[in-house]
Amino acid sequence: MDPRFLGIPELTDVPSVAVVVDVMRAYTVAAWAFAQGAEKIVLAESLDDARSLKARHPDWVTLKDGPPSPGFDAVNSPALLRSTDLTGRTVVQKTTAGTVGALAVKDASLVLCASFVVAEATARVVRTRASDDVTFVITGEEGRAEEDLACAHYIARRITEPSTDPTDYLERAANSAAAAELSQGVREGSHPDDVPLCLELDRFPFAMRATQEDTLMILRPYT
Ligand SMILES: O=C(O)[C@H](CS(=O)(=O)O)OP(=O)(O)O
Ligand SMILES: [Mg+2]
Repeated sequence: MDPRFLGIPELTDVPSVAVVVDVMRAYTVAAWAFAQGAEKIVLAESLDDARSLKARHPDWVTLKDGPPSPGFDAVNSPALLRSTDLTGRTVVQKTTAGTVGALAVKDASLVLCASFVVAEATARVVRTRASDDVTFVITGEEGRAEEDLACAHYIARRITEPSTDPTDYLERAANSAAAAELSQGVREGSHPDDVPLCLELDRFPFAMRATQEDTLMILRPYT
């Protein structure tokens, strides 16, 4: 396997297998939503799309990054979401980086959304697929977000070397600009436990696969 690591602006072709990485915080939050019972997550194209989905489906749970906002039920924080019962619910998620990255590769034959909390499960799916054409989408900072690069490098290595030591990769993420912003409360809609929760390696046993269903991009747990 010869993986590519590309930022969203660098995606010029349709990858075969795409692993979309957002450690802080979209795909840590998504994993927590499934752990809290959510049935599926709609990855919304825009804030307006999220609001109109909510208008058509009042029981759906809308979630966005940034501060609490009218029309949205939750913020993009794993710590704030972990006590919410989402049993059987549909979540609509719109964030600055993570959801945009998945929508940018929606025509790939396999789209996995990943973070450290689902690292081994994600690596296992790609390993089983045995594809040479694997593109990691580094969603943050136009492909330069250190927490996303560290997680992508770790998953890529773990695909072929399951016993890879995670220590250095987790340390890179812990020292990233995003971790500093979250720890210092610079990012609105956050909680002091967000960074530790984003660094919990293999917290969950499932991967997360996004597929197109009708006109929507839907994320579901995948094993
Ligand atoms: O909610 C987050 O941490 C970020 C916000 S931003 O990219 O720093 O503006 O969104 P995400 O898409 O989860 O990276
Ligand atoms: Mg991010």
